[in-house]
Amino acid sequence: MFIIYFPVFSNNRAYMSLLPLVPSLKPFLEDYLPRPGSNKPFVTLTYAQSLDSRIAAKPGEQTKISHLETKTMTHYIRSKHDGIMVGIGTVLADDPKLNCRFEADDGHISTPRPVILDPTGKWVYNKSQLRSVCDDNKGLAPFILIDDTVTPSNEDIEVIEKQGGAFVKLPLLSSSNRIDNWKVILAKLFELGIKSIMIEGGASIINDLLIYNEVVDSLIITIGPVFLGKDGVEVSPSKHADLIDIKWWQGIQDSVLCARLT
Ligand SMILES: NC(=O)c1ccc[n+]([C@@H]2O[C@H](COP(=O)([O-])OP(=O)(O)OC[C@H]3O[C@@H](n4cnc5c(N)ncnc54)[C@H](O)[C@@H]3O)[C@@H](O)[C@H]2O)c1
Ligand SMILES: Nc1nc(=O)c(N)c(NC[C@H](O)[C@H](O)[C@H](O)COP(=O)(O)O)[nH]1
Repeated sequence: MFIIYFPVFSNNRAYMSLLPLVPSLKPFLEDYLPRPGSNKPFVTLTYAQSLDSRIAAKPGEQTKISHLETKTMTHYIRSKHDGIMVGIGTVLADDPKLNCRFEADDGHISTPRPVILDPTGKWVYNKSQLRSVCDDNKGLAPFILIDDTVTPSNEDIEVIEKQGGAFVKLPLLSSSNRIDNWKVILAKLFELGIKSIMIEGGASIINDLLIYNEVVDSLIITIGPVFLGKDGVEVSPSKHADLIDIKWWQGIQDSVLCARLT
């Protein structure tokens, strides 16, 4: 786990926006959080969906689905992982911060390393919110996974390396099946010191991983009481997927499912 000690100021809006963690969530989540002892990163697949299994109202759009109390839960889960991964579709839609705003009881914030899956090198890092978050020392610089054939801009390489992140080249575009890439990706992340990773989406990654039980160790899904409709970004794997070790938690507004894939 990467530990960063942030000074906590009462006027720090980024941290003030989180509600306290509901105490029952800690024991509820405990069995689904990373455990040491494997030779690949522990993978937690986690996302928020509507009742009609949508994770955004439209492609390329960010949609708030979860309540503030489960937003705090998401940050608590982030604090338990070495890395947090999203795909380039999510980065372009959400311009995310991908840091951890959850403070442990002793005031420490344990923030994960952002990992962005961007095989064709679409992201302009310099102009992103994450770049500012890192400039302000409120998160770690990303590892950006690109195909071997992609050459990032000199400007992006310079900023990322100065901040402690990296472009990581992998053979991502040569495999005939995207699912085959996961073994390569996870082996590389393990080598880079990421022993646990929380994968937050988006839809294309979730749909692939829901049928890839060798990769996913835990599944944590927040369900918000809303229908986002047919234009929404759907989560639905290409084939039947069964779950085991199922547990439910109910909050003010959302329900949370913890499970494992069979
Ligand atoms: N509600 C939630 O919890 C949640 C979470 C994350 C994202 N989202 C939403 O999801 C939407 C984005 O989803 P999306 O499906 O368009 O994009 P995505 O984030 O899943 O990224 C897709 C891209 O990632 C790359 N990729 C995925 N799997 C790969 C693999 N195995 N190997 C190599 N490259 C791979 C490809 O370039 C692909 O085009 C946005 O609207 C975002 O707001 C919602
Ligand atoms: N838990 C949750 N509830 C939601 O309603 C929602 N839309 C997301 N979306 C997940 C997505 O991966 C990230 O939340 C965004 O990409 C923003 O990330 P930041 O908070 O800026 O770090 N996640």
